[in-house]
Amino acid sequence: MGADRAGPTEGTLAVEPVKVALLGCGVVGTEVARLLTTQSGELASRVGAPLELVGIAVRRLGRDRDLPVDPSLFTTDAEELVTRADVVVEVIGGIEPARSLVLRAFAHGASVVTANKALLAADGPTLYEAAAENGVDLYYEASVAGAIPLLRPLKESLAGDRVTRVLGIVNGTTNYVLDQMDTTGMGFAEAVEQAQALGYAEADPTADVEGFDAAAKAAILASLAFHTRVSLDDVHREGITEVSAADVRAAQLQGCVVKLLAICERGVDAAGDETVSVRVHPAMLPRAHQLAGVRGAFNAVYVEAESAGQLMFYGPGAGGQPTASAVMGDVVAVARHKVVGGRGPGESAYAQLAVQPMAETVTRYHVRLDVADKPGVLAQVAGVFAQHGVSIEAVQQRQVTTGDGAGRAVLVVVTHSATDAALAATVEELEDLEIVDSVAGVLRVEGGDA
Ligand SMILES: NC(=O)C1=CN([C@@H]2O[C@H](COP(=O)(O)OP(=O)(O)OC[C@H]3O[C@@H](n4cnc5c(N)ncnc54)[C@H](O)[C@@H]3O)[C@@H](O)[C@H]2O)C=CC1
Ligand SMILES: N[C@@H](CC=O)C(=O)O
Ligand code: NA
Repeated sequence: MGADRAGPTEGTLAVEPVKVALLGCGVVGTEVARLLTTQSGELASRVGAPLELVGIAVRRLGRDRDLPVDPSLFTTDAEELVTRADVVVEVIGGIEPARSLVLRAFAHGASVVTANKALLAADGPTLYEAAAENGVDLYYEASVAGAIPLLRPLKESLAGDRVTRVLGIVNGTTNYVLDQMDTTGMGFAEAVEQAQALGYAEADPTADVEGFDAAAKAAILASLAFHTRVSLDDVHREGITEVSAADVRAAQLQGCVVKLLAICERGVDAAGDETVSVRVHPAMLPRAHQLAGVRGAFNAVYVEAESAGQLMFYGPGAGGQPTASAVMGDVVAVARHKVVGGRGPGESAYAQLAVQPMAETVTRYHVRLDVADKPGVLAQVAGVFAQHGVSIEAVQQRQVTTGDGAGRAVLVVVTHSATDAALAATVEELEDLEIVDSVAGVLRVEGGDA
């Protein structure tokens, strides 16, 4: 970390400091505390007043934290701490006590900066309303795609445009795991352990690998993009725990890579009313697609808007330092409001579009079947797809050598666009066919048009 530099406008600073309380001193909190301390001169110049760190709430005192801060700032009494701050930075994570502490901070007139997507996706509207009632800010840039400036561009820069689609990789841990499986052949468990050690994973990595973290982020993105309240329960969620080494190899054979995608897009229901579709699931992407080249814990998000066209946001999506960068950007913004008055834009949920059921969502599929290798098999399988109105784009067959000498084969069917309901019904019927040993893998195929 570089030495602190005094800013150019130091002589014009407000005399009263803006008091900042930090809740949580883990992976992200440690880096926030470091930046608040080591960059205080420049931060003061940008805010127009000094930022005074008035306390750091931790679970246990007495740990050696290797931080250049006065040890007397550490406290286990977060409830008391939030009552004496102008700006509260919440990086504890989880729902409680984070939620109560944020509401308590608002009630005492403090603005809040949080990285907590789980809390925002679970109970965002309560928090936005409480912030508005108390005339304070709630900023959360770090909650989606770590360091990447994405939420403020959606909320402010694109406020005059009409966003039609947001498609991206928004979880660093799962991208790291899938990337390791693809490029080194590493096992799932070992890759998750590495992501934890690097500070990318949530306190409980289940939130990452089961897709909860990405789903929370998708809910936040869809809410902002479509001016509609979307909560975690509205998001169709599938994680990467079912993605096998065989799936990764099958994707490689197709010239594809498997990624966990968050997809938020406008649609239209049977009555012609506009809807939004919000989903998180693993999908095959052609290697030539820009998202396919996103490696390690990096994130990348496409935003498509009617006038702007296609925009791409790319950068570090996890880790202490990158996330602290986004937190600090918000701290400077809300602290400025404390100095000059006013608040930033609050929640915009005027559109209130209905959320489309996953069964109606349309995409392409890659279906891998273990079948008997004998005449008529292909026709029988194709017949089941046809019966459910799922049109086939390509079929590949590979013979498999078995110990018992029985003729078996792997059949790969790639479909044209079909609804999730039609594909599910097709798979169910395929599983009942005598000539099908198993439906070995089903992956959605995305990225034909981006
Ligand atoms: N690590 C990352 O890459 C990113 C994390 N985030 C979010 O940032 C938040 C923090 O994440 P991390 O720093 O990675 O987690 P962490 O688990 O490393 O840190 C959380 C800290 O809060 C402390 N804590 C828990 N309950 C407390 C309480 N009642 N009072 C005071 N301290 C308490 C824990 O002891 C721990 O040190 C979470 O909401 C997470 O989702 C967001 C973007 C990226
Ligand atoms: N656990 C998250 C951290 C950032 O939000 C991830 O892996 O992306
Ligand atoms: Na961000």
